[in-house]
Amino acid sequence: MFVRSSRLLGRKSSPQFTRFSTKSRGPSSAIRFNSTKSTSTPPPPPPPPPQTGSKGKILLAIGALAIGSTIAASLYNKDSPKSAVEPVAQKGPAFQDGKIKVIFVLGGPGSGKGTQSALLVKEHGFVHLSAGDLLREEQKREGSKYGELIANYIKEGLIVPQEVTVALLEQAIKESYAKGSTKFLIDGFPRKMDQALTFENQIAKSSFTLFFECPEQVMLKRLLERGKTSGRTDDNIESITKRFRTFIETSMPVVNHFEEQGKVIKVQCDQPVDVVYTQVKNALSEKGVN
Ligand SMILES: Nc1ncnc2c1ncn2[C@@H]1O[C@H](COP(=O)(O)OP(=O)(O)OP(=O)(O)O)[C@@H](O)[C@H]1O
Ligand SMILES: O=c1ccn([C@@H]2O[C@H](COP(=O)(O)O)[C@@H](O)[C@H]2O)c(=O)[nH]1
Repeated sequence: MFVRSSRLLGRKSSPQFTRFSTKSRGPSSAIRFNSTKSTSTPPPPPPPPPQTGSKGKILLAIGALAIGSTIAASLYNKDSPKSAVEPVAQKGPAFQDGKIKVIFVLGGPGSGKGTQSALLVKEHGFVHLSAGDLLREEQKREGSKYGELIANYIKEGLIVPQEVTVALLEQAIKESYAKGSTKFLIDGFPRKMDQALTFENQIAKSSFTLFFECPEQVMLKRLLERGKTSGRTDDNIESITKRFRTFIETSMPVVNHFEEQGKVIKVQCDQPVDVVYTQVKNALSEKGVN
């Protein structure tokens, strides 16, 4: 099963998260959660788009804080006992004791994460959740409070504030779990240390990370080729350069963090798709995933 998109994070007209639905490659489904009427002050305005320069960085930081408090307020409204995600003094991740298996798939932009994940879905029955796809879907969703923000972060090759991405992933995982799925490939996430820590504290510990190593020149060539038809706003040389930089500066520390825990399997990706896939399958089988 491949879940590409999730609707979440409320509508422009409502400060509350009242409606959630998920589209999948299979029959589409919509899940309605309990609606909560807001009695509290309206949330802060949407954060400003990313900008360069120190003023831009300050605005970005304020934006990230604002988005965090907006989402936290929506999710953890004490007056709403029926809120979609209950306010919990959580003692550990929502999914403990191996209830679900989570494999992170990391690698530079264009290293082939999506391609290999799609193959694994076919043969191993994983649910494939691409954080980038979830964000793009939320960006396009009519009425999304965060559409503009997501669009700007993606074009700038920056990491969207974790609250948005973790909430999208959590919702998608819960929806799939409710339908009986327990094996998840989380593609392109976590891209930043805060995401890694929040996900593992709040949702589930990862079993391990598949890390796709690929020379930048190879990734660049692939992305420029993909850009001819993808319609992605970040498959152009300007955005790709920024994405490479973010990958090195912000995402590699996550890989290093899991490597220190002995939880990274490296795959060399500068090879034909089927050769890479053989490596991936061997790696999984070494970890007892068949
Ligand atoms: N082993 C490979 N050899 C040649 N081309 C490949 C290989 N793997 C993927 N590609 C192509 O490279 C492009 C990028 O692949 P893919 O979308 O899987 O990468 P990704 O890591 O998911 O990228 P992003 O993070 O930007 O979404 C696609 O057009 C894909 O068809
Ligand atoms: O956890 C995440 C994952 C992705 N993003 C943003 O999306 C784009 C595209 O991601 P792909 O995985 O290449 O589809 C990425 O450059 C980030 O801007 C994110 O913010 N957080």
